[in-house]
Amino acid sequence: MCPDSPPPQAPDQSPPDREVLSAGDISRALRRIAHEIVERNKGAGNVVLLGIPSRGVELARRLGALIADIEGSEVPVGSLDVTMYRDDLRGRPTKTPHQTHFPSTGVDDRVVVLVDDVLYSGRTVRAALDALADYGRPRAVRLAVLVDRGHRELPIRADHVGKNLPTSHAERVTVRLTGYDDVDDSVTIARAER
Ligand SMILES: O=P(O)(O)OC[C@H]1O[C@H](OP(=O)(O)OP(=O)(O)O)[C@H](O)[C@@H]1O
Ligand SMILES: O=c1cc[nH]c(=O)[nH]1
Repeated sequence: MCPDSPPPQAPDQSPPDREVLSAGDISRALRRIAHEIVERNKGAGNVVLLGIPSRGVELARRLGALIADIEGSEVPVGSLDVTMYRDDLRGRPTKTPHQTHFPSTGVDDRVVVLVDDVLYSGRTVRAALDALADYGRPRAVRLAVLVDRGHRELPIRADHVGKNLPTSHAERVTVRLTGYDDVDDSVTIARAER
């Protein structure tokens, strides 16, 4: 072997990402959740959708469009950044806060549906509840997620779930959404990097 040539690379042993939801699965799950929200609230007249950045915002926008299709009228959609309300700020890499945008209806006396892509420990949702309390007093707060992967650390559950996905702590669920990621929609699962 030439003394200057690089050492041979060990073959990559990590298992590939496994797709657990295709674009079609995601679209069907969101349509079902939109119908659930309308049914549960006997319409959507009082509903406000708030997406949790980052991908929850795109999901809330899609749910808003689906509900508008079903009901024939617009649903207020906004975003709620939770960065500064987290209880694990010190243990996480610093993140730039996203925008919070509230629809002009506000949230007082409304049914707020928080929307996120993945529900795991529940700490993001806890932070969202704290953040929301700074903006008003909804009549009720509900939670819609595309994937519930279990392993809750707090007494939080979702009202609307696209897919319950049994996972181990050693795995990472990745949601990709056209409109945010510039690739086709998918949910994949892989071993988390250590
Ligand atoms: O229930 P939890 O344990 O809080 O985990 C769920 C959260 O984790 C992910 O966000 P992440 O912080 O990775 O940021 P991202 O939305 O920018 O991907 C995901 O989008 C959820 O918001
Ligand atoms: O697997 C996980 C855990 C937290 N957040 C995600 O988006 N995926």
